[in-house]
Amino acid sequence: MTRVYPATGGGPGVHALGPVDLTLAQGEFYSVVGPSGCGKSTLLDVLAGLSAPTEGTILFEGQEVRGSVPAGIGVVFQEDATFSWLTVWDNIAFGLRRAGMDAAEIERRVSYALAFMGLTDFSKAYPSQLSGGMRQRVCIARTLVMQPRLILLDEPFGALDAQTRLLMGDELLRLWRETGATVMLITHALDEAAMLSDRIGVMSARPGCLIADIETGWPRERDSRIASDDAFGHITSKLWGLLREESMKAAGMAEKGRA
Ligand SMILES: Nc1ncnc2c1ncn2[C@@H]1O[C@H](COP(=O)(O)OP(=O)(O)OP(=O)(O)O)[C@@H](O)[C@H]1O
Repeated sequence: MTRVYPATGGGPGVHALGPVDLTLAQGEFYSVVGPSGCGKSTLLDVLAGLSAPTEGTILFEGQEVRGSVPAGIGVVFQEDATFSWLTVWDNIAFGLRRAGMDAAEIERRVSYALAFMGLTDFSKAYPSQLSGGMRQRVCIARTLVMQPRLILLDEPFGALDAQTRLLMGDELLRLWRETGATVMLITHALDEAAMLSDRIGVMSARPGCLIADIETGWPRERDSRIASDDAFGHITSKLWGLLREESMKAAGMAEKGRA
């Protein structure tokens, strides 16, 4: 599949992505790393149905993804996507209400998600009363209540401090294990990818193509403490070995762009 953003104002189009050929195994934790601007978010948008591929087709459970996010796929973005005028409870219930679910089932699912994400005591709070990490937990809870079978996350912890990122990584692993969902994480943090994933796709500089596929070999039961394992260092240095040149290419393109 490829994605070319059409030209605006007479300039050339932007070939952002591909060709990319990617299959996710059911229940795996897959991460994508790549240099700045290589097309990682574009890949996620195309897979989610938020942006149409220029060439090729996206299939989710055998059905073509086209024009909208299919039921069964949940998306979490980096930016704080909470609704500031709604309480935590109402934020999490938002999608369920819109889907017309009955009140008892909404109550059940929201209560579960609040407890799962450690937010029960904050159910009546507004986003402005929460830390950045807690707001991102609200966003994950809002996705969780929809019971997605595929969760796509675009730099979900990018705005958080280093320790909160580690804890959120553990939360994400727990969610992945307990729901059995397939997870695809876009991240620029090589250690995050190495710590969380079963498999890591490495992208080239734009137009982003997958240039390597690395299996971490981690057990399903794991958490951020795996970073002290010898294999962790091997994986991160392998990733950087693959990415260094691509990152330099991407930086060089940025230099030219500024000239
Ligand atoms: N709507 C758009 N129209 C035109 N070009 C776009 C659009 N969205 C993204 N691009 C361009 O496509 C390329 C890939 O962008 P994308 O955001 O997918 O990269 P990324 O790897 O996620 O970047 P970052 O590492 O900065 O998060 C970039 O050159 C970007 O400027």
